[in-house]
Amino acid sequence: MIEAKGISKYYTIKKRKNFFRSEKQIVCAVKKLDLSINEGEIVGLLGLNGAGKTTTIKMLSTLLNPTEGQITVDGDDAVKDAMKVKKKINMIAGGERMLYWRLTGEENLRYFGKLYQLSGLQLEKRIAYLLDQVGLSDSKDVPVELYSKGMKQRLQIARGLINDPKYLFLDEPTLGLDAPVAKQLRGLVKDLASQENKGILLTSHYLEEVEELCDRVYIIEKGTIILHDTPEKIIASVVKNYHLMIETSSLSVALQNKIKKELVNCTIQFTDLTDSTSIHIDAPFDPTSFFINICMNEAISILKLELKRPRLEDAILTLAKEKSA
Ligand SMILES: Nc1ncnc2c1ncn2[C@@H]1O[C@H](COP(=O)(O)OP(=O)(O)OP(=O)(O)O)[C@@H](O)[C@H]1O
Repeated sequence: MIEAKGISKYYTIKKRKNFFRSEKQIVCAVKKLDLSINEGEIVGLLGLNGAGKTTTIKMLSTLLNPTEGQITVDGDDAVKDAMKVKKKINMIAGGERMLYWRLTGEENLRYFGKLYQLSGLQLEKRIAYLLDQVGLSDSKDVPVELYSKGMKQRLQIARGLINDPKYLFLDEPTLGLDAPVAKQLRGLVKDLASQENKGILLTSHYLEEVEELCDRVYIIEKGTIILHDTPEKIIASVVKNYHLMIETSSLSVALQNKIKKELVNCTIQFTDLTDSTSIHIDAPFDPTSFFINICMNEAISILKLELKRPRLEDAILTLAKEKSA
């Protein structure tokens, strides 16, 4: 397990006071943050620009030392035992960084493998396995500069897996990819957690991706965690708005009144059509089962039913609105 306890990061920056003088200023990027990532689990880290995500990932991946607090990876201290910890982790960033474009896909993997002290048959076998896993075996001898964006990103994944890390940090892994390629990569990420038991920390601005992949999500703002839960619970705690559209065989006025009376705190609109009734409901909970029960008890047929449930994106937008109000 990766565990961060009370980690903070302060940067010292020089701020120009006038033409001749500048003064030191302390910027707090991360403040007393607690976070954990278990094996086989995908954990999301979300926040607006400047919230402290990159700083947190850099500390967890041993690229930066925390100013205070402690990070352990399977019990090993990420600062004191950094070399031991580095062998267990790796990072995959989106975009087109972290690859040598003049080298072929295979040469890139060989280069990065050697940085992890892998060599000989063990390294060659690992390279062949990873190229096959990401579907690049046929393009292994092609220079990376000739790869498409999707191919480069698949090679990034193979690079990040070269040391067979137990824990992976994914920073915007599907940035700028076409929808089908991004979908394929999401499948690969899911398999890494569920089949290879890797613990994954994911940052992404694509909230649908976070909702689909993550078991738990941390939302940070100004370097501190403001929410931590499963995506479902975060949505339920922030957004209280389900919209149900249902069309049934004609409802009597008496039944419409009964429904209105039972559904307190909901906005309901009935529209009588020729042979049916259309109902629109805004509710702080999912009202589907309530309507299905009523229709079954009263022998009413359901002709159409459409539920618009709130998404993680709605929750983040609501949170951002609350903060700026
Ligand atoms: N090297 C640095 N020196 C000084 N201040 C920094 C440095 N790196 C980050 N900061 C500041 O720390 C805060 C957090 O930055 P960080 O890059 O961790 O946020 P982020 O959530 O990753 O943002 P983004 O989504 O824009 O990448 C910001 O106020 C930023 O200006």
